[in-house]
Amino acid sequence: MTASNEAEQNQVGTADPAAASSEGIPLLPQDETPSGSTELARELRRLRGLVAGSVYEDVHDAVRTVRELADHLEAVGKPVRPKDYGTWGTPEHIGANPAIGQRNPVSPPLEPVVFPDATVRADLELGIEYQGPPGCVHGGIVALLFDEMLGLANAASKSVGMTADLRITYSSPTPLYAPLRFEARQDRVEGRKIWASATLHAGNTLCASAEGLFVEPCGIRDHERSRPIEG
Ligand SMILES: CCCCCCCCCCCC(=O)SCCNC(=O)CCNC(=O)[C@H](O)C(C)(C)COP(=O)(O)OP(=O)(O)OC[C@H]1O[C@@H](n2cnc3c(N)ncnc32)[C@H](O)[C@@H]1OP(=O)(O)O
Repeated sequence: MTASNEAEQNQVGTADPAAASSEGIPLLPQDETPSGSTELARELRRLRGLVAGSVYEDVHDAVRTVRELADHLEAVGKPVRPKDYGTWGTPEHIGANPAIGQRNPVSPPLEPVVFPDATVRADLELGIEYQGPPGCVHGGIVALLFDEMLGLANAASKSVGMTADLRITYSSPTPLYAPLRFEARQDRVEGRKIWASATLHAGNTLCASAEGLFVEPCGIRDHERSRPIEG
């Protein structure tokens, strides 16, 4: 495989929907043997849940340990800045994403798969660190994940755009610690305008649905159409 082919393989959203099985195929590069920042982010996700979901009598030692860890990471890390990406959809770019980024402890992360009709699906459970009302997922988190799923559905259909309008109908509370399923698809494209829609179910219960209008930026190049555009 040439370097450019390899780089292309690693792009986000380049999975071929026609090759998808009934289970779908991963839309994002999978880190099968987590290491480095991915592994670190996994442990930090555990910490987020523990800190958000518990009270502790004495955390002085924990604070010192975490502060020392943060000081260490700050000293040894090499920052990855947006101007260094060169293009959208590279692992460096996507890794920081708050919905799908494997090295971002804030992301659940979503692990979307794509089907032959270019529908994008993600199954997940959300814990206490995503809570809004007691026992329920925060509505803003639902909006974040919808925005990402709609963007991914556009990417699966080889078009990208900035979110211009995002409408969400919350039909039923979204439970924490329950299997959730997002499904998104691109509906139509007119010039630079792209419409996409999505649903969120907990079992057979429709929790929320979304409709988004995306606008393709002027001057986008053909080879960038299967890559993400994010704010
Ligand atoms: C590969 C892996 C993937 C991975 C995929 C990852 C997905 C990531 C998803 C996250 C996406 C984001 O968070 S994006 C970040 C959040 N969004 C933003 O920050 C966008 C901020 N807004 C803007 O930058 C701008 O307003 C734009 C780009 C949306 C539009 O500006 P523009 O390019 O100058 O276009 P403009 O001429 O105004 O409008 C073009 C047409 O769209 C219509 N239009 C524009 N805005 C609206 C609107 N809000 N509601 C209705 N219609 C609108 C206009 O009427 C016009 O229609 P007509 O006259 O032609 O009929």
